Amino acid sequence: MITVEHLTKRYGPVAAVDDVSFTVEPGHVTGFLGPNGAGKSTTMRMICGLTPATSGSARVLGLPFTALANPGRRVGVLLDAGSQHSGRTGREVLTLGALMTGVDRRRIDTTLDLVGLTEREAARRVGQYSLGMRQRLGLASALLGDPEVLILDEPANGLDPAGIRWMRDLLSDFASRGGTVLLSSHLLREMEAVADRIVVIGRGRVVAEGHKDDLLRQAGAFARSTDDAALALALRQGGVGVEELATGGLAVEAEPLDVGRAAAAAGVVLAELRAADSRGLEDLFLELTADDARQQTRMEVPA
Ligand SMILES: Nc1ncnc2c1ncn2[C@@H]1O[C@H](COP(=O)(O)OP(=O)(O)OP(=O)(O)O)[C@@H](O)[C@H]1O
Repeated sequence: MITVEHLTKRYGPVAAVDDVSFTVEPGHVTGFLGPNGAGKSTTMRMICGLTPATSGSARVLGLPFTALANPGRRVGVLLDAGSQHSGRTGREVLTLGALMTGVDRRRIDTTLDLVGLTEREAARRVGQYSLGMRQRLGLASALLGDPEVLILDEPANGLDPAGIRWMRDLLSDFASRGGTVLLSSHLLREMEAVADRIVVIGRGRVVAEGHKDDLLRQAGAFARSTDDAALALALRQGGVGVEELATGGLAVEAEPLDVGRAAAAAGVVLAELRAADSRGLEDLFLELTADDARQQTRMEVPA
């Protein structure tokens, strides 16, 4: 369990993190989602005791991170995969980690296996690693102490789609065994694939929090019918916002059930009706973080 209460970080007149409160429950993968500069890394660094808070507090497993005895055995942290010593081999990095935390060295092979780094890759210097391999090694370091909590800043950076799926399975499995996972990303699709709960941050403030499915529900519905114009008219007459999509179909600001009812009342035959996909969530995300000038550009969503 991670508890963040009224956490604030000011750099001069700038509030990088502004009165942020949320909890990260065991048994779930919680995504910390926000555009560049929203305050994700600063919040995570404060949770881990690496950046002092201006005010507010953060607790991990009931204590401030710095008050945990041998935190490496209880909390796995990956904040910057790029900062690993480039002159050491992957195995050396893990061996040092094991020595520092008192972990049985046999755990190194188990962990390498867990993150999918081969014997040969582990014998190479980190300086020769791709970004994806560094992320895997960073995850291995985080998992080495068999922790109860994982705090991961942009762990999917540099992973290919198969790597993202692998990470989703690994983190879901960790959470299903009662683990607590907090991971950040500025990529909505990535977050959608990996997290089941989401905390959205924009300009240093939490702007939405909840189960991914509930957030998706708020994002509306997609409908395609035999007469989209008639359906759009019926919905608008009922006070519901509708956008006729260039690619066909309607993006509707209502739940699928309400769209179905409106279609039935208007005598329109539905060909497709579902909760909005990530496009809907993306729109919601942009709306929630729209205050941020950086969000004049669209959120980065890979094709
Ligand atoms: N040491 C610092 N000194 C001054 N300003 C800082 C410092 N660290 C962060 N900031 C500012 O705080 C804000 C939040 O930064 P932070 O790195 O936490 O965002 P982020 O959500 O992690 O972004 P990204 O997705 O780009 O990593 C930004 O405006 C950043 O410029």
